[in-house]
Order: sequence, then structure tokens, then C-alpha cells
Amino acid sequence: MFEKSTWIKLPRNVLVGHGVLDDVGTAVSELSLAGTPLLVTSPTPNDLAGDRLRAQFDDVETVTVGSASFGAVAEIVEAAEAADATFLVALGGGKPIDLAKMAADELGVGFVSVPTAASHDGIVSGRSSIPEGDTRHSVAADPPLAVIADTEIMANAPWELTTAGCADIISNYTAVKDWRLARRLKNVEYSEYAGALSEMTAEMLVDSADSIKQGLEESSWIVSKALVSSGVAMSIAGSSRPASGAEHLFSHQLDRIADSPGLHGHQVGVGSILTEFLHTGENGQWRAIRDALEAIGAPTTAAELGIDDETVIEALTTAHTIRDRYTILGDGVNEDAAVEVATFTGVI
Ligand SMILES: NC(=O)C1=CN([C@@H]2O[C@H](COP(=O)(O)OP(=O)(O)OC[C@H]3O[C@@H](n4cnc5c(N)ncnc54)[C@H](OP(=O)(O)O)[C@@H]3O)[C@@H](O)[C@H]2O)C=CC1
Ligand SMILES: O=C(CO)COP(=O)(O)O
Ligand SMILES: [Zn+2]
Repeated sequence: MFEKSTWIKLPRNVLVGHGVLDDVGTAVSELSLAGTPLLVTSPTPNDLAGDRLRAQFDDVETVTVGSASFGAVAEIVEAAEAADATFLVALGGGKPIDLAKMAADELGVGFVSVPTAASHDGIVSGRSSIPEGDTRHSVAADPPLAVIADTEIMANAPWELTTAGCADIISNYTAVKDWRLARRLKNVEYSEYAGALSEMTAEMLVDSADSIKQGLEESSWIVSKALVSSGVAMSIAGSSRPASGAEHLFSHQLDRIADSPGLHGHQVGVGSILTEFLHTGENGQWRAIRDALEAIGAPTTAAELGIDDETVIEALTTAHTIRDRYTILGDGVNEDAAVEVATFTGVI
């Protein structure tokens, strides 16, 4: 008897474009979200766009978050309860969006994502990444009911946030390779649709690299659409597998051990060069990954990440321990092999 079933949770309204910040109120009423929203934001996005957003609601409270933590999630939950909020609207980069996503899940209310930076695919996905101590927890939550990505605002965000978003998408190549490997070796459940969508998203972004330039609003358009597509791939899979493999383990480990970690997307991009080498060897596609990152101006070396060589080697040799997710790292890359891959690819 056939007993498989799947439940795919996706955003219902996705608005991407110039000036769509002024359509948040309309998008919310179209979702029939009644009652009072709580706006969750952080200082810079609040200064840039808070008033324009608040003007679209009769009654709205605001909570401004500092750093990401489980404590900050609890504060949002408390503020939402005090305000009798019936849904949350997150305005900002990955930090307020992830915190609001998790708080909304705890409260059992909907949330709307209004990204001000195209920095990674968490702005669309059903996962929150919350740092605690020296660990980063990847927590499942419902994806946003709506995503409203104003390309005018995102185009004016610091350029490195956009190149980080691009690199997060380019890393989908190696994430899918890891997922297929895990299917072959460990019988991990694999979705052809999600894998194909994730790879195609990376392909399309790389094909558009010439149009991804600082000062061009079209760049934010291309990257936002890719981030939405990658988020949908994760929703189809019901996990972050289509967009998170060994290169993400490497980045999560850098977040734990580096004195001053780089941006998420930048670290996974460099991780992708390394893990592509592990997948396909000296004459494999690691150069194509490096060239794609270079073309959009993302880091390709430890020095460009601002991280020393020893820390990169430590992250590569220990990344397999931090999560129960089978990848090309297998049961660990030893130090000599790690030095070889990092040297050959020019990462160190
Ligand atoms: N769910 C997921 O899959 C993932 C989640 N994450 C999480 O996302 C966070 C990192 O995301 P990221 O977007 O880099 O972080 P932030 O939200 O911290 O944004 C980065 C910086 O950019 C500022 N900023 C945001 N938008 C603008 C703008 N339009 N103009 C000028 N400055 C702006 C922020 O200001 P301010 O300081 O005022 O906030 C902040 O200083 C972390 O908390 C991480 O845990 C990371 C990867 C994946
Ligand atoms: O960053 C992500 C996908 O790009 C999310 O992945 P994680 O599940 O590793 O946090
Ligand atoms: Zn990522």
C-alpha cells in the first residue's frame, strides 16, 4: 500500500520590487490577518523604514531587538502578549526576521517578513538560526505568510550583505551534492524537485552575475528572487538540506571558533570552494565556484574573510561533529588533507 504523504508550507504572498514597502498593509489585509500587529525590527531598519511601515496600520506596537538570542525571542513573545498582538511583522536583516519567525511559532501566530537586506535565504525560509553560547541552533518554524522585499531599500543596504546573499545561493551547488551523497550512502530522504530547484536557482544567479553590481537595483531584484526560490526549495524538502550541506557546517563551526566571524553567506561561499574540491577533486568544479564568487565580489580566501589559516583548518577538520547531517566530510577530514585542500584551492 502507498503510504507516503507530504505537507509543504510556503509563503502565500511574495512581493519583490521597487517601493513595495508601501504595500505591506495591503498584503496583510489580503491575507485576512485581523487585529494588531507587533513590529519586530532592529535600530537601522527601524530608522530607515519603520515609520513608513507603521503608517500602514491603525494600531501597531514596535519592539527593537539588539542581538540575536533565545532571550530576545522570549522578549518578543512577552511584548506580543502585552500588546495582544495577533501577528508579527519583521522588518530588517536576518536577525529580526529569525527572531520574529521563532517568536511567532511559539505564539502560534502568523508572521510577515519585510527584509531590508538580501543577506541569506533565511529571510524566506522556515528555519530560524539562533546563536546561544558558542553554538548556533537551527530551529524549524513556519515560513512567513508573506515576504515583501523592497529592492530600493535592499539596494541601499551595505553591498557586502548582497554579495553574502549571492554566495549563500552559490553554495546550493555543494549542498545538493552533499544531499545526493547522503541519499546514496545513508538512504537519506531526497526530493528531486527540491534538489533540482535549488541547483537551478544557483545556476540562474551565476548566469546573471554580470547584472549583479553595486549601485544597480536590479542586483537586489535578482538576488531576492533567488533567495525566495531557495526558500521554496527548503519548504518543498521540509528541511534545509537543499541549501545547507558541508559548506554550512564549516561556516557554523567558524561562527563558533573564529574571533571575528564573517557574514554567513561569505563563509559558506568559501566553504563551498573547499567542499566542491572534496567532491570532485583537483580538476573538478571548485574553480567554477570560486570564479562565480569572485565575479560577484564575494570572498574566496581566508584572508578576505578576515579569518586566520589555522582557524579555517580547525573548522574544516571539526565541522562534521556539529550536526547529525551526513556530508562529504564523512567522519572527518584529517589535518593534512584539510591543509592540502585549502592550499590547493588558494583558500589559505
Ligand atoms: N534562518 C537562516 O537560515 C539563517 C539565519 N541567519 C541569522 O541571520 C542573522 C544574520 O543576518 P544578517 O542579515 O547578516 O544580519 P542583521 O539582521 O544583523 O543585519 C546585518 C547588519 O545590517 C544592518 N542592516 C540591515 N538592513 C540594512 C539596510 N537596508 N541598510 C543599512 N544597514 C542595514 C543591520 O542593522 P542593525 O544592527 O540595526 O540590525 C546589521 O547591522 C544572524 O542572526 C543569523 O543567526 C543566518 C543565516 C541563515
Ligand atoms: O543557511 C541556511 C540555508 O542557506 C540554513 O541552513 P541551516 O539549517 O544549516 O541553518
Ligand atoms: Zn545559508
